[in-house]
Amino acid sequence: MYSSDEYFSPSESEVVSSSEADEGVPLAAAGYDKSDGSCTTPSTESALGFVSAPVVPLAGLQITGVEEGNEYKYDSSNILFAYCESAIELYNDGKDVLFEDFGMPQGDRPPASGLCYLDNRIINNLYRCGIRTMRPAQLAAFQAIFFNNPEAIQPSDFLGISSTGSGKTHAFLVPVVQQCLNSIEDISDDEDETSDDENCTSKEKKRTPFALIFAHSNPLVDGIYQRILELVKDTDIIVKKIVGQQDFITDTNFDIAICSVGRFSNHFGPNACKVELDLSGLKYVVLDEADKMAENNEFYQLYTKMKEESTFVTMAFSATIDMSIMDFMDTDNYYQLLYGEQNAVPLSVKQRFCEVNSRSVTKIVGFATGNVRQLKYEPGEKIHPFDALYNYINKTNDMKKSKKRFLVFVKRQCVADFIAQKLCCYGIDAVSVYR
Ligand SMILES: Nc1ncnc2c1ncn2[C@@H]1O[C@H](COP(=O)(O)OP(=O)(O)OP(=O)(O)O)[C@@H](O)[C@H]1O
Repeated sequence: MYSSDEYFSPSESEVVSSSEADEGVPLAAAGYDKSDGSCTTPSTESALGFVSAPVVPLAGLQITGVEEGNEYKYDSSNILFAYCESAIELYNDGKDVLFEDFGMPQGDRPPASGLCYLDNRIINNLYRCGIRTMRPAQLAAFQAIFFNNPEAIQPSDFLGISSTGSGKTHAFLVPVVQQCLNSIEDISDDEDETSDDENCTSKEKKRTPFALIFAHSNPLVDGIYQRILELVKDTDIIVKKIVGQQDFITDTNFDIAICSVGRFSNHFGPNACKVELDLSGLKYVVLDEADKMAENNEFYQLYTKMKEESTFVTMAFSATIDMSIMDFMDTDNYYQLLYGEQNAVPLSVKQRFCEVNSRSVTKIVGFATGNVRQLKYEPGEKIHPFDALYNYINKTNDMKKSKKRFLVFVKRQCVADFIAQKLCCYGIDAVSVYR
């Protein structure tokens, strides 16, 4: 009888997961010294509590070098965040940096770091989603957006290269939502002074898009949309989804839209055939999985046209480095974060490799008789892919003494159907999922 251990020997490549992979990490920021270009590492002894951080123009300066340490943590001295002239001490004696450290003062309770950037509604909404500690990509994006030099003509672009699952989505959603909140509340303050209509809430006032977030597939757009809805709860921010298989939008009265390229081009650019977007007030364009967006020629043309119509900051996020992303960065004025190992599977994902022969014949038999078993493989004979999968599932469930869930990715829909049906036949509950 075949034993699956033969095929998953200890010598196989395996990246061990860390139980800490989902937790935030203690962070520190280093200050960039304008005079000699050196970077100062903050002392962990210095006290928290900077009310405002002096900023220097850092055109063209890249932030690099967040090295991944053991167990998803990293040494703070490896961080070169170069936004501020003097160090912002966030290390806090090794304790995690919380979103509320960036909060606005609540009553007589000022935020620990003295950095009053985040509206308490946003912090509460994050809290409801179980998100409290900040992750490196998030802190870096915050610094880029919030600590930008107020005297600079144009705020800097931001390129965040950070491993899968490191929290890139909130790294752009939180600062963009906060900036949007500032913007609509500024507008409504101005209008309140001039308006006769006191009953008109800021929700009812006409808007033009403040931020557009692009993703390359409809499910990604949906995912981001769900997360932003959680984040804007209790605020007046209007969010739209501009995506295929949905109605065309009927007006441009919104603040933030999550867009797929095809449907967006129905509202903007040479193919516009529906309500045309007014992008004159656009302030942020975010590219999620920017490497994929960079492959899309249609998007590049739309982006170029957007640049002609408005002046906005581009934030691009990706887990992999691809030089074509640079087409979307203002290379004279951008910040870059590199965090974790690029172009690699995250530490929290275990990898096992098994050599298979898809031309061989399966040796799992007994469906008709109900006596399911596997016939013996000859030494050196490569296993059939279905047998490898079947064995792996059974072996894992036996080891864990419970039924685990597995995701199996294949290229074609018919293969997904076939594998799911076959697994069901052999007593493993399975469904095929596709669009
Ligand atoms: N600061 C945080 N604390 C705890 N959980 C967080 C934090 N930030 C994000 N998360 C959660 O971590 C998970 C992964 O985040 P997210 O999907 O944003 O990662 P990602 O870097 O965008 O991954 P991908 O490269 O796959 O798009 C999500 O469930 C998210 O809610």
